[in-house]
Amino acid sequence: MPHASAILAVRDLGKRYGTTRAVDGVSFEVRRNEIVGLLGPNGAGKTTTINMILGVLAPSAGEIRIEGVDLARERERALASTNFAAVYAPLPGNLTVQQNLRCFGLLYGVRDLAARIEEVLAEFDLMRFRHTRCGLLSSGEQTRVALAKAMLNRPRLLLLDEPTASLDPSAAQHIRHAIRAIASRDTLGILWTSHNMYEVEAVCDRVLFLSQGRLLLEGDPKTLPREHGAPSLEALFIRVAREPLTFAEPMA
Ligand SMILES: Nc1ncnc2c1ncn2[C@@H]1O[C@H](COP(=O)(O)OP(=O)(O)OP(=O)(O)O)[C@@H](O)[C@H]1O
Repeated sequence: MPHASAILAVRDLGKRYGTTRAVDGVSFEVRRNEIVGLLGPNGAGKTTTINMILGVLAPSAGEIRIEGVDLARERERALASTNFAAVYAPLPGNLTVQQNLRCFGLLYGVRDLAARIEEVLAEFDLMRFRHTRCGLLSSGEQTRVALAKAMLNRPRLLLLDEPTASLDPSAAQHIRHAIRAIASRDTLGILWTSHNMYEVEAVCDRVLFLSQGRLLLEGDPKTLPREHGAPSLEALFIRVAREPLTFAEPMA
């Protein structure tokens, strides 16, 4: 049974491409007010997992529940409380910030959209860019617009695929603070992928290590390295990536 505060519950999730098991029997939860890091080397199955949770890809096996709603059976209801931001999915660059927020707000069916747009513009410090075309903004500014768009429908589950990739350290820190503030204030859960272990340690309450489609380790990023005799999260990551079989015992 999922924990009572689980926003996302994934059970025995699998995805095959021919003979490739991109995701293989993965189970985990994301709870309210929690930021969970989804880690793993290139090709581990992170994007495939996220795309299944977003309903973009159909799983070959397993179950995904968002706030208890089965995604396979009640797709629209499950996805109504979900949103997503990723650097590889930029907003249309020929539309202004305000036009983009309006288009997505209409797509999501946001009530009192004009007022909600003002709220997210203020929250992500975007007032002065409202009439600027998104394509003209810097990477950091575009990330803030992507987050503003992702918060428009007040999601309970927020999926962030490398939200700070391509940002300078100062812009990345601003984004991390903004996301931490959202997670502690709103009753939402966040699933976050990143290859930056410093960032993961600073932001995530819990991490999941995927390798070759399987979930090998799970725990607190601050204590997990010590528990496995590694000097840092980065050193642990490298070990899990290079020697996955050492960690392949079934998890308790
Ligand atoms: N459409 C597809 N057809 C065949 N194989 C695929 C397809 N999509 C992904 N794969 C394979 O599934 C595995 C997992 O890929 P996925 O993109 O989920 O990894 P990832 O952890 O997100 O990697 P990265 O960190 O590089 O983004 C890889 O071996 C990849 O080659």
